[in-house]
Amino acid sequence: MRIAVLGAGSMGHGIAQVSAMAGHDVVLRDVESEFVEAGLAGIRENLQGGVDRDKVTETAMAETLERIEGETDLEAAVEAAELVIEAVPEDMDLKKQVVADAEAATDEGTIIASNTSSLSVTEIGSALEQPECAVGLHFFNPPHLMDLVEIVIAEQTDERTESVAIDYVRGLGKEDVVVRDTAGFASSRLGVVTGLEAIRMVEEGVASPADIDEAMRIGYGYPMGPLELTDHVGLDVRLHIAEHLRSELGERFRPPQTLRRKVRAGTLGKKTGEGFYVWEDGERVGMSGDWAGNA
Ligand SMILES: NC(=O)c1ccc[n+]([C@@H]2O[C@H](COP(=O)([O-])OP(=O)(O)OC[C@H]3O[C@@H](n4cnc5c(N)ncnc54)[C@H](O)[C@@H]3O)[C@@H](O)[C@H]2O)c1
Repeated sequence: MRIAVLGAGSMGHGIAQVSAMAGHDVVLRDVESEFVEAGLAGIRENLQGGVDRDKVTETAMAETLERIEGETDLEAAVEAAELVIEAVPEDMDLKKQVVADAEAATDEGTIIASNTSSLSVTEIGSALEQPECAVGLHFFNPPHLMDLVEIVIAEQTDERTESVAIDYVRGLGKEDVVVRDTAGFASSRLGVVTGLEAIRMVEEGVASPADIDEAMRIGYGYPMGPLELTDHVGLDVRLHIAEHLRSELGERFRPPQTLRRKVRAGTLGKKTGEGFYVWEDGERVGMSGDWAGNA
């Protein structure tokens, strides 16, 4: 299939990579050539990492890179595409504009997918002349390592679009779950609940962040505890999502005061060196606040 990926940032370049690895011809489009180049460099780096770890052969790397073209011109990027996947910043007006412009430059029937993590795919699709071709493809970060893709079915998505989306995701060798277009889909909604409750438990002094995380890691088989994950995602990002879910789904998503306080203080997690843990050179070296000094 010919696929256009719009936005060459964190997600877009990864989506382009996994698509090309599955044998699709991919055009990766961004607004400036330096962003396109950065995306292509990211793909080369990911593939080289795979080669170094014996996960990807030199031949597969070369063939994958051959299937990906960089582009800044929208019309050239989406021309003849059967599937367009937008991965531009999380802004409703921008996404509506991007999908409408893409649709106008493609053939009738081209599937237009959004990688939004929280916005309504139904609303994004409302910007299309053929909203039945809209679908959500919620990849996880980083796309080349994460196995799950949520397929988000908007109010207008038709059966053909759904089945193309499912075939595409399975063809990537990923696992799909099909969810209705509701706030937080399946994964964020449950993930955020656990994260917020873990923060409330720290506030109430139930246990230290490390012990709460260990309980979920060892007791429930989570690959990473909810507080450590919050530090990875970014406390500001978590707060923003919680506020969105609260407005859509109710008070059970009310962000705890500790989360607001830490965001105001600029302790945003791993990226700033401190969240619920203290981080040095990307490694967890201790806990924050009242628990400081404990590993
Ligand atoms: N980062 C994550 O962990 C993650 C996970 C799942 C889903 N998402 C979703 O993926 C989308 C992209 O997120 P990201 O983290 O990759 O963002 P990012 O900021 O890393 O990349 C966005 C890219 O889009 C480009 N862009 C802006 N306007 C454009 C246009 N009109 N046409 C083409 N490109 C344009 C920007 O220049 C930038 O390179 C968002 O909707 C986000 O919610 C992100």
